[in-house]
Amino acid sequence: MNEMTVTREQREAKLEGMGCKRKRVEDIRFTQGKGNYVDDVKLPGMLHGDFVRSPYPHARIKSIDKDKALKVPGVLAVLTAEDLKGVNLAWMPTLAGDVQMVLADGKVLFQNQEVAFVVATDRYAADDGINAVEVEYEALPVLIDPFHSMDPDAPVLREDIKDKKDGAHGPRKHPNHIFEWTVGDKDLTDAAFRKAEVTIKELISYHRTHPSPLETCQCLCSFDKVKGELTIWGTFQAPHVIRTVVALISKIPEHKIHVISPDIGGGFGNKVGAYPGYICSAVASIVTGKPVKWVEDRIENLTSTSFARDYHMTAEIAATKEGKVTGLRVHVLADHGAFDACADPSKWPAGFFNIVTGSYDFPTAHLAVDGVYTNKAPGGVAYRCSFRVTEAAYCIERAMDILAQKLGMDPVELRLKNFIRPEQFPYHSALGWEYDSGDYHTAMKKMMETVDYAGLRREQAEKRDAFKRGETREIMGLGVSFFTEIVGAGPSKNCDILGIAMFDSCEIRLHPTGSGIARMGTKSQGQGHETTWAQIIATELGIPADDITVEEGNTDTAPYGLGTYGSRSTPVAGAAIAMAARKIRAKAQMIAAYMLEIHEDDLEWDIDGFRVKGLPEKFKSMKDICWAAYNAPPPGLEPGLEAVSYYDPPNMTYPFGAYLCVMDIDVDTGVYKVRRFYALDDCGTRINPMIIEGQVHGGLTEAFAIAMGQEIRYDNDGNVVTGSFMDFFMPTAVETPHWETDFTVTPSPHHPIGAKGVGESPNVGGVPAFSNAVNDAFSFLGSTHIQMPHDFWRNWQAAKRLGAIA
Ligand code: PCD
Ligand SMILES: [Cu+]
Repeated sequence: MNEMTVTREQREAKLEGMGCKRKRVEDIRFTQGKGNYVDDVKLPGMLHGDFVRSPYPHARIKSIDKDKALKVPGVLAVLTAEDLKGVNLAWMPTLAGDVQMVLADGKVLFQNQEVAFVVATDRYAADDGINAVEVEYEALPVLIDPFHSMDPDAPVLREDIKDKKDGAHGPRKHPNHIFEWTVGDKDLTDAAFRKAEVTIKELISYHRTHPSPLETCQCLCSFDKVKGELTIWGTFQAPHVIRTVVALISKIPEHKIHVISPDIGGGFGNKVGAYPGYICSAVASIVTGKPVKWVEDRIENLTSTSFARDYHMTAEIAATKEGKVTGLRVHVLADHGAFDACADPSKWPAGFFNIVTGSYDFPTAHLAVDGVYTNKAPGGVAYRCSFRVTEAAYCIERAMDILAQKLGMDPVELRLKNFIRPEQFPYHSALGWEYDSGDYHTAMKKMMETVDYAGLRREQAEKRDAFKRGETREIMGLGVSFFTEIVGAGPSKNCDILGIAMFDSCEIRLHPTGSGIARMGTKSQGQGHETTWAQIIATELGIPADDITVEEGNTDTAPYGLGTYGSRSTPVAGAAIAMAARKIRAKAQMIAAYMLEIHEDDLEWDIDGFRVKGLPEKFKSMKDICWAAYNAPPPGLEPGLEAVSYYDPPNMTYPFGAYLCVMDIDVDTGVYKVRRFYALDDCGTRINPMIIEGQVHGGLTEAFAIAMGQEIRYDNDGNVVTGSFMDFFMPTAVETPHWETDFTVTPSPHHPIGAKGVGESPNVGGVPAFSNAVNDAFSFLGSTHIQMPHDFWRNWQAAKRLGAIA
């Protein structure tokens, strides 16, 4: 086809650039079972490692006897803390500035803690070896309730630091205290409360849960003695960070460490940190000279790798009688388990929890967070919520509902009254953030109109009357949630991991025939980066997305990046892609000018190439320019067309959304039905609307799981009672409600393509919507707050407590 017969729309459509519902290219291999996951990587002579784990949550280790295990056929080695001490690896640093045992050193601090690592020729032999290791324990008193962690007579958990007065984030008040973190103006906030006409105060707990990706955490380590090089295939959301950490703690030079994240079966924050399995496999490979694989099972994943939440938040709001908020005070008791292994940027011990003022214009606020140790597994990862943002959103969205209830106001009306107004952006929050952009009123009103909010409230009033008359046993709840997310960690001025600034990167190389490759510092775990990153390049460079390969996850070839979590890939790496592409386009313009024998400034970009201003027929496509770049570049200009960008974002991005959940609950059984769920998301410029919809569906499903039942629960003796999918709620298509999605577009003013993150938003907004629906349903019976998760049993208990059941 010649140029003239192809319309602009056709040229644009061919690119499948930004805004196109491009089908996910990675699904071609995934749907055919051709993905390549860690467990698919098999090396000759490969050994298998597995852990002896503690049945006790708190106990002293009197002795470990390996003799019988070493006699089990196939068992080659049994590693204990004593062995790791020889290479200075019995403990490892955590991302939060604490240290963590790799293998139990003298004592165990949580049930299923790693005690010894058995290496054998296959998994079965390793398992037999585990059973043959004899460990003698002496049980110690157990500390499970965080509210008792700082009691004068509480058992001291971390004897290694019991006399340390200062932790990584300042002074400690008790041997089981980790840090206190405060933000905001205390005096001004206290004054606001003294003057307040109306106040509310509630303990709002966000229970412990777990990301539980379908593929558990795993790795394969192979040490080449001759070259002195270590290669690690692993389920890493941040492969470069893992390489740096391994270099720092193993003393193997960083260029001799190769970290490869192949396909990953879901991450959700679970695969950000470093686990004992990685260290033990690496050591075992060095010791045996053979490749060693470690693959967690489900119980191990749920009970020992990083949990999420476990925040106990006491929220107070001060307001006027008319419902204008005047102050916010929040105290958080954060249960970190046995070690502070929170995966947050280094300077943020409670993540970005200070986004807790939410979408509202609080003139003043004060926040204090106390982190404490308990006999539970370490962790504290995002699980689809950036850093402690879901906790913050839940706290404020529940508290706003409680205030509305006290004022006798509709929760939507209260929110509309207190929203940050469009003209206030960029908005400086009382707790220190600068919100980049937002239009909350428009989003909320679109939600109200689409679902007929007023009609739903009328229906609810009728149902309540019918309930009181004894005509129905069903109660109806409307769960409103309006969240502001904070994603895109982050600007080097306040975000680093172990001292490495949280930029991200992209390297684009175009080939002579007009196709190319982009290599990234991010790592998709299912998000679809291979699809969407190519779309950004397609729009920026006029090359069809199908002609761009996207490669992630190999530290030898990818530019250094901080990885994928905290919905940071679009805000940070997405910007790096645009910036790298623009460098290429600038050079392409010089080449086009030379080809067209005209000054660069007389050219304009037009979809897929450069055109001479005012002379539309004089045009050079990017394809022509690519060829010329390798064939006849302008004199004095280097051949080739490639560029790299390391992008340090000037600010975070602040996506937001308006969600509504309509729920019916049968009081006699506690059984709930989600009748309707509407989710409006604003993530700025939308790269791939279909992927966004998929992200929202996934995030809402996880929010549903967490709010309605998913929990890591411990009994008083420290046993995990929800350690498998028999007890840990993992919704299937049967339980999962139908999702209605919608959007508005408020671009980020500082992002080169105006995009904000979206992957986490549905969890951040979804959890309060579900919980507010349950609480709203019960509110007319005199209840102000019912703790999550809202499973049938708890709903039934609430109904009983509130007198709905005789
Ligand atoms: N505006 C816009 C935004 C976005 N997008 C798209 O979407 C996605 C997402 O993004 P973002 O938001 O940026 O994010 P990222 O970074 O990429 O990722 C991350 C996230 O992601 C999510 N999602 C998902 N999916 C899947 N499938 N899988 C997984 O695993 C996951 N995970 C989850 C999580 S949890 Mo964390 O880690 O907790 O912190 S965080 C997170 C991608 O593809 C992109 O491109 C678009 O399109 N547009
Ligand atoms: Cu979080």
